[in-house]
Amino acid sequence: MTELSNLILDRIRDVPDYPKPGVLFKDITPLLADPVAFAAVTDELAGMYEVDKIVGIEARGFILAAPAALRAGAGFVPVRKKGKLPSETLEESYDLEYGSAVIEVHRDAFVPGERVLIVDDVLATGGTARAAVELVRRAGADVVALAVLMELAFLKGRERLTDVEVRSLVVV
Ligand SMILES: O=P(O)(O)OC[C@H]1O[C@H](OP(=O)(O)OP(=O)(O)O)[C@H](O)[C@@H]1O
Ligand SMILES: Nc1ncnc2[nH]cnc12
Repeated sequence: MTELSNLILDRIRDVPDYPKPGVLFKDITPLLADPVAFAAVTDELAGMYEVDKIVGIEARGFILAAPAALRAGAGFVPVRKKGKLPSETLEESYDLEYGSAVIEVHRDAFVPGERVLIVDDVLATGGTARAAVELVRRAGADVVALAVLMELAFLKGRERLTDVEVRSLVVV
């Protein structure tokens, strides 16, 4: 176990039965409130790959992806829940651990072939990440990897992402 993974595990709070009975919610707000932990995580994400753009998935993905993009000297691209992006979009529907949703990206968010890292906080069932990978590819970019702060291995999200490099800072 590395120092960074110990720090992350120490700063993520388990909240039982949120947002639904039976879900153990991984709350990253204690980590975000600690400037040392927050900087360590965003530095780690920023240093993983040479990319043109870092994509963040609304909403918690934004919090990690935007500072990582700045630190990496990459552009930031938001993947948003349906209805929030103002220009022409591509969309994907998906199921996640506790519901279902539709996400979108601007059609012109990438120059064709741009190298992209997708960032989110939690990989659970992989529904969200799968949809984000599809969207970014449909928009013409090259998905170099998906990086998450925490992977919930028992939900087997990785099995839906066998065609993508997946990096998790911690696996539980
Ligand atoms: O692997 P999955 O089962 O798809 O779940 C993972 C997703 O669920 C959470 O997002 P949520 O939709 O709750 O949005 P939020 O970031 O706005 O809280 C989390 O931030 C991931 O995006
Ligand atoms: N258990 C969980 N905790 C936090 N975010 C999640 N997204 C999907 N499942 C989650």
